[in-house]
Amino acid sequence: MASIIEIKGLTKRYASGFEALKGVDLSIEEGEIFALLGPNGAGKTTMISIICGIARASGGSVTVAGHDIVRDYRGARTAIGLVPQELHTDQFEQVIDTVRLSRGLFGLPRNDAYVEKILRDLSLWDKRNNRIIELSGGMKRRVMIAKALSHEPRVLFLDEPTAGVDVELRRDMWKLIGELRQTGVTIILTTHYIEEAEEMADRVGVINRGELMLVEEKTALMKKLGKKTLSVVLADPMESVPAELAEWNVTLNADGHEIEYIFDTQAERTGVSSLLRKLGDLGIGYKDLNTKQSSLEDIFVSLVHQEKAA
Ligand SMILES: Nc1ncnc2c1ncn2[C@@H]1O[C@H](COP(=O)(O)OP(=O)(O)OP(=O)(O)O)[C@@H](O)[C@H]1O
Repeated sequence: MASIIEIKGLTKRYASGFEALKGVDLSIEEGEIFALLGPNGAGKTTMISIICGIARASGGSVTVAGHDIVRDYRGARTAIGLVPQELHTDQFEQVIDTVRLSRGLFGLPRNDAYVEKILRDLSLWDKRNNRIIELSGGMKRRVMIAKALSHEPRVLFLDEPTAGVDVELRRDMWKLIGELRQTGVTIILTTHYIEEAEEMADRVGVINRGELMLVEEKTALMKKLGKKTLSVVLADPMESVPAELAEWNVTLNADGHEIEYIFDTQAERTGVSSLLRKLGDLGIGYKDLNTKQSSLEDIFVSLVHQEKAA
C-alpha cells in the first residue's frame, strides 16, 4: 500500500523549552485506520497540530499526499480533514449551512449532492435545518465530522473522538468511523482508550513522552507482546495458595474457586504444563481451564514499565 503521510525526525520544543516530540518517524498508509495511543501529555495533539499546520515543528519534515506541510501548506491542508478535540462551531447556524461554509472555506464550489451524502452518512440529514444549539452532544460531534469531510479530504484526523462521551455513543462513533473507512478515507485517531485502539485500528502507534515507542499491526502487537491468563476452575475451593505454587505466582480469586496464572505465549517454557502437573502432584483437582489474551491495556502498562526500568 502507498503511504499518504510521511513523518521524518519530527521534533517539537515549546517556547518553555519543553520537548513535546523527540524525533518521530512514521509512515501512514493510504486507507488504513491508524490509532495513536498514549497517556495524557504524551504528544498526540502536538503531533496532529503540526501535521495540520496549526503548530510549527522545531525540526524534521512531514508530507501529506506528497505535499510538504511547510513549503506546500495549502496542498497538504487541502488533503486533510481535522476533527479537533474541542467542539467549536457557530451554535446558531443551521447544520447544512455550517457544512457548506466549511467546504467554501477551502475554495471548493458548492456541491449539494456531496453535502447531502455526508449528512446522510452521518445520520444528520433529518437535522439539516436545525441550529447546532438544538442538537445533542453526539449529533454535535457528528456535525464536526461532517465539517471536516466537507472538502473531500483524503485523510481524516480525529483527536480523541470519544473523549467524555458515554459508552453507547462511543460504540456509535466506532461504527461510524468503520463506515467512513469504507469510503476510502485514511483515518488517524488519537486516544487514550486502549479499548478504542483495539476495536478500530489496523495499526497502533504507542507514544509516550514525545517518543513513538512502537508501531505495529494491531493483531501482531497483540501476538507479539500479548501475555495470556490461564484460569483454573478448582474442583474444591481453596483458602490460600499453597506455598508449592509460589514459583508460578498464581492468584486466587475472592471465593477461592479459581486460580489465575499469567504466562508469556512466546516464551520457550510457558509454565502451563508444569503448573498443571504440580496441581496433580498436590492432589488439587480442577473442573475447567480457560485462557484469555491480554488486552492492549496490559501491553501498554508493561511497555511503560519496561521503559522506566531501562
Ligand atoms: N503551548 C504549549 N507550551 C508548552 N508546553 C505545551 C504546550 N502545549 C502542550 N504542551 C506540553 O506538551 C506535552 C504534550 O502535550 P499534548 O497536548 O500533545 O499531549 P496529548 O498526548 O495530546 O495529551 P492528552 O491526551 O492529554 O490530550 C504536554 O506535556 C503538554 O503540557
